[in-house]
Amino acid sequence: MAIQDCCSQPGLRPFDDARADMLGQLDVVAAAELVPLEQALNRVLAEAVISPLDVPAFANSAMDGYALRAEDTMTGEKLELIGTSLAGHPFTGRVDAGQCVRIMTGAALPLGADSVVMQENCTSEHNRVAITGKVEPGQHVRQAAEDLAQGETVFQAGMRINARVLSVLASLGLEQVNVRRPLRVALLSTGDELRSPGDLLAPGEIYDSNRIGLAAMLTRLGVEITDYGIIADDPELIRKAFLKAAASHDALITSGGVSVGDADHTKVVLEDVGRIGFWKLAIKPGKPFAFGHIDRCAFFGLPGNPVSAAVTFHLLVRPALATLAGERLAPPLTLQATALMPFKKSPGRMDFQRGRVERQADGSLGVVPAGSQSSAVFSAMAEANCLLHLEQDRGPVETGETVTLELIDGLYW
Ligand SMILES: Nc1nc2c(c(=O)[nH]1)N[C@H]1C(S)=C(S)[C@@H](COP(=O)(O)OP(=O)(O)OC[C@H]3O[C@@H](n4cnc5c(N)ncnc54)[C@H](O)[C@@H]3O)O[C@H]1N2
Ligand code: MOO
Repeated sequence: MAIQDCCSQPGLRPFDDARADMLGQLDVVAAAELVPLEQALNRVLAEAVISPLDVPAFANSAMDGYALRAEDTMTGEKLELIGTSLAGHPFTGRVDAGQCVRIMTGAALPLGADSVVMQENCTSEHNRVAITGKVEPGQHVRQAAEDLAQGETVFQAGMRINARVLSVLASLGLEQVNVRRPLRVALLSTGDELRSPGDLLAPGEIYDSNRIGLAAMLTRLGVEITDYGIIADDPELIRKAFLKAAASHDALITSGGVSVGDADHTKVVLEDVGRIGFWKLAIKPGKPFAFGHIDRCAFFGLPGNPVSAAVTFHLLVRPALATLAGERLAPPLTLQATALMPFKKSPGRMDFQRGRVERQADGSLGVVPAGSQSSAVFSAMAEANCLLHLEQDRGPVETGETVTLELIDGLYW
């Protein structure tokens, strides 16, 4: 019989169920605003973008060479060169039978021409051009609207604007774009033991590493952060900080104090000043994660253990912020890999172990643990390039088994 996870308890909420419940309790809160394209990076589209024009707006050449009628090349006769079409300076005449026009990449295809021959396949002398080889009608021509057609929906509302999206918006000639305002997120750490990097540590104290890591992830997500620093393990101070932050933010993210210790006040204060959506999930790391609201402000109580804080941010806070921001977030792309070493696992909680996945000599993907799986050992998190998704009820992973994972390299963390 499989050994039950020592730290799980009956009644812990399964991950998928809790996540869906949480997202169901959240609405879009970020209002729409028009911003210049230069300020639109990382913002979320508030409405669909419909193309105001054809891209490209005119048929043009994909090569430097000669524009001509494909049928005129069947006989092998030389063609009469009648002009030049440069990018930005179209040839204004017409290509008739037996004629051609010198053309550069991006230049408009002259009227009458239907194809382009690259100059490497042509010889030109005294305004007579000889073509070698066969010419297919339409070759090396970029047709009008080949990329996007006027009236076409280019992006749906909810798209996050990255550098690629930004370039497409610019190709449509848009000067401004209708986006959601950035979310306002308050961040704080709780714990008497916490000091800021640079401070001297007294016995029993540690550096606050969660807040700077969480702030970095939030920055990459384009939110406006208010940093409330470190709050001592004093219910009254925590209460005041929660109420102050909740009054002017869309979301409040805390770390620490959500478990059941004598100095764990976060969840108790949340119950007092707001309402709890849920607390305690069947996940590892991150079991005591708390979700709720203080008035209209969404509340995310991350566990203090650094790995638990980072992983629950990714699994739960990231999709929640997407909902608040009106962003359509695709589920993480998961891959299958072969375990090259055993992974310890007890039934009871879904386990997001930190791994390093690499391409093997035979082309397959192999994964090993990225180091200690303790939720207090963050250095392994920094080594990891993937999170394994190990099902709640399964036991250990043997070498050679296929496991599911998601890549974390290149994300906001
Ligand atoms: N009797 C039980 N004890 C614990 C349980 C349980 O179910 N029953 N759950 C364990 C699990 S799982 C976790 S995760 C932790 C979470 O505890 P808290 O959220 O209450 O966090 P703290 O006790 O405040 O801190 C835990 C750990 O993390 C360090 N920490 C806290 N904040 C920071 C920070 N900002 N930067 C770096 N490190 C931080 C803190 O010093 C502690 O070592 O509870 C277990 N206990
Ligand atoms: O198992 Mo706790 O959930 O993150 O250390």
